[in-house]
Amino acid sequence: MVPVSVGQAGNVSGLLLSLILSEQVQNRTDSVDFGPSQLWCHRFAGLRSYATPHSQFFAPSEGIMLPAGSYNNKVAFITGGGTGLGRAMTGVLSQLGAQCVIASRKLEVLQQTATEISSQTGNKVHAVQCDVRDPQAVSRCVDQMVELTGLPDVIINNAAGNFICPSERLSANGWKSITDIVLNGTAFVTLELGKRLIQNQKGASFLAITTIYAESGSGFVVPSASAKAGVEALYKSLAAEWGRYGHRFNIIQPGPIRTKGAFSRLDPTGTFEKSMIGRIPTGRLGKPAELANLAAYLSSDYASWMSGAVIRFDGGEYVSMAGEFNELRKVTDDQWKMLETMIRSTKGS
Ligand SMILES: CCC/C=C/C=C/C(=O)SCCNC(=O)CCNC(=O)[C@H](O)C(C)(C)COP(=O)(O)OP(=O)(O)OC[C@H]1O[C@@H](n2cnc3c(N)ncnc32)[C@H](O)[C@@H]1OP(=O)(O)O
Ligand SMILES: NC(=O)C1=CN([C@@H]2O[C@H](COP(=O)(O)OP(=O)(O)OC[C@H]3O[C@@H](n4cnc5c(N)ncnc54)[C@H](OP(=O)(O)O)[C@@H]3O)[C@@H](O)[C@H]2O)C=CC1
Repeated sequence: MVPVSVGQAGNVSGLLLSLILSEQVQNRTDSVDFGPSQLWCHRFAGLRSYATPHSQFFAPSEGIMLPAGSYNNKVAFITGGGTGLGRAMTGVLSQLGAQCVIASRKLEVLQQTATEISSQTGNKVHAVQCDVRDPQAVSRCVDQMVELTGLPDVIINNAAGNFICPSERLSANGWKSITDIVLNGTAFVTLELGKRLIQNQKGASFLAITTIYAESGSGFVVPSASAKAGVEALYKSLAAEWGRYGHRFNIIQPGPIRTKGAFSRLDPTGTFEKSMIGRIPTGRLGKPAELANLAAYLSSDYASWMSGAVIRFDGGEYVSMAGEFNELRKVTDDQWKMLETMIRSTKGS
């Protein structure tokens, strides 16, 4: 495990070469020092994972946070619950006593997740096929859920689609495919369930999973940024309008958390991960279990006074990217001495 420095290719034209080079180095080393930024790449059973030394201060706690039974007699509906973060949230809610209904397009994936989670927790997880882009399919899915469990207490709008793409390469259908899943899908699920809950005089907690760039916008994921911003406007608006019916609406904006669905579409070569981690003050990616604990809290009765909240959950990445002078983290002590001398020696303006 000898550290190998590979941080030399500094110019844009060297990008491809450095991609290939870092791939080759990663293929033959266990631990790679990326030079001044002090990023480390570990290989565990073929999985690549970077972290900074200071991430030791921010070790994740992945155990379940809420008391056992916090979700007894509750029903939770989670879109995209078969994979990634949706699966992690379903696992935690189920472990806490909820009966869960997970919905997405791929029934086999849902069924496998449902079987695995319910065999671990002893609580029922139901799999319902549903393409959230189709309002009639959403309505049929809710009919099915009513038969299985009754109306839910907790709704988590987590399903999404995304891919990196320069906007000049984006087709109208590419735009539509993302915005239909993210914005229209969330709206169809929320309106269908909201109306039925209101008719039945039953309150519920709605949670939407957006992302940090819903606030800032971001190039190269423009349909996703636009749709997630729309979801946030939808949820903040309904928090104001539907409190009178017993509904709460909250939002989590996650930063990068490794899932196959996200990383295969946003970082297909695996190269951007190290620059992401380099700008995260806590020095590591988030963990699905950490996000799931936050979602479980926000959707629980412990958070009954919480509505209209937007929780950024990103290890500090957003503020780190935003501050004009944050790059000065890279300045060494000796360089600071020099800079301070220069500044102090300035006379007048
Ligand atoms: C790091 C911190 C911030 C992270 C934020 C993360 C946010 C996320 O949302 S991650 C979630 C990622 N998960 C997924 O995307 C899962 C679901 N995704 C999919 O199913 C697909 O990727 C897709 C969204 C494309 C939908 O699949 P579908 O089968 O319905 O669509 P297609 O027929 O394949 O494509 C529809 C049109 O989009 C064009 N397209 C697809 N991929 C690309 C691409 N990589 N680049 C450019 N265009 C693409 C495709 O060509 C179709 O358009 P057209 O050819 O004009 O018909
Ligand atoms: N991982 C990360 O770093 C981050 C993730 N997020 C957000 O977290 C959420 C989960 O993402 P993640 O777990 O990483 O990725 P996944 O790809 O694993 O999750 C996306 C889920 O959405 C479902 N889905 C996609 N299209 C539809 C559709 N038309 N109808 C119903 N379900 C659909 C997919 O299931 P199926 O294919 O079966 O339909 C899949 O289960 C998303 O909202 C994403 O934007 C936000 C910031 C960072």
